[in-house]
Amino acid sequence: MKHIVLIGFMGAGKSTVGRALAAELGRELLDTDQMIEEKAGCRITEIFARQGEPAFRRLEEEILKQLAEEKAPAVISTGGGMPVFEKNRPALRRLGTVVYLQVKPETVLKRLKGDTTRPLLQGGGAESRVRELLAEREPAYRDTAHEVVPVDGMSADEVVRRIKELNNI
Ligand SMILES: Nc1ncnc2c1ncn2[C@@H]1O[C@H](COP(=O)(O)OP(=O)(O)O)[C@@H](O)[C@H]1O
Ligand SMILES: O=C(O)C1=C[C@@H](OP(=O)(O)O)[C@@H](O)[C@H](O)C1
Ligand SMILES: [Mg+2]
Repeated sequence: MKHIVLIGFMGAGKSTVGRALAAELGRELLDTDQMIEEKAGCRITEIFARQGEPAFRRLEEEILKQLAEEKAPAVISTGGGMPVFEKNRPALRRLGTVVYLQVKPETVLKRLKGDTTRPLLQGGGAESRVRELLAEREPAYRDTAHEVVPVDGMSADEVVRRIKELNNI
């Protein structure tokens, strides 16, 4: 059992790259945000609005437990906050090879301009929020990752190629 697990900040391309990588490898894509939406029967924005972020984090923890039962090697795209809780980090690493898609704040802002699906970046002051949150989370991402792939200026296909190269697949 060796999943490939993608971690990193919002907008790093975890979902997009995960989809492409899974298709290329003929594996299933498991996107934790999608799994949470299916389980909760509503969108992530609604979970944040109605129940708050702590409830969302509890759902993430449950999904992580569920993922530990997955037998067939898959590609797993996580939500950007998954490694923030320290106890999630070893659990993520046990799933397989953890690849940190590292992105600069400028790239995040460019990619997520006008996006309404990420509750943590709504309202004013998105620019400073992205910079602060990214700086705050960087140690957690590094602490969790087996491999780091800087993705700025790369297409999703280039990122897929880089991940395959790094893992000899
Ligand atoms: N390598 C890339 N180059 C340009 N745009 C990208 C790239 N990867 C993702 N995107 C775009 O950035 C946005 C966020 O991507 P997404 O895969 O949802 O990121 P994440 O899951 O890490 O939050 C989407 O609009 C997606 O099409
Ligand atoms: O960084 C975060 O805390 C979050 C990232 C989102 O996923 P993406 O990283 O796929 O955008 C989603 O899980 C939720 O909005 C919270
Ligand atoms: Mg995503």
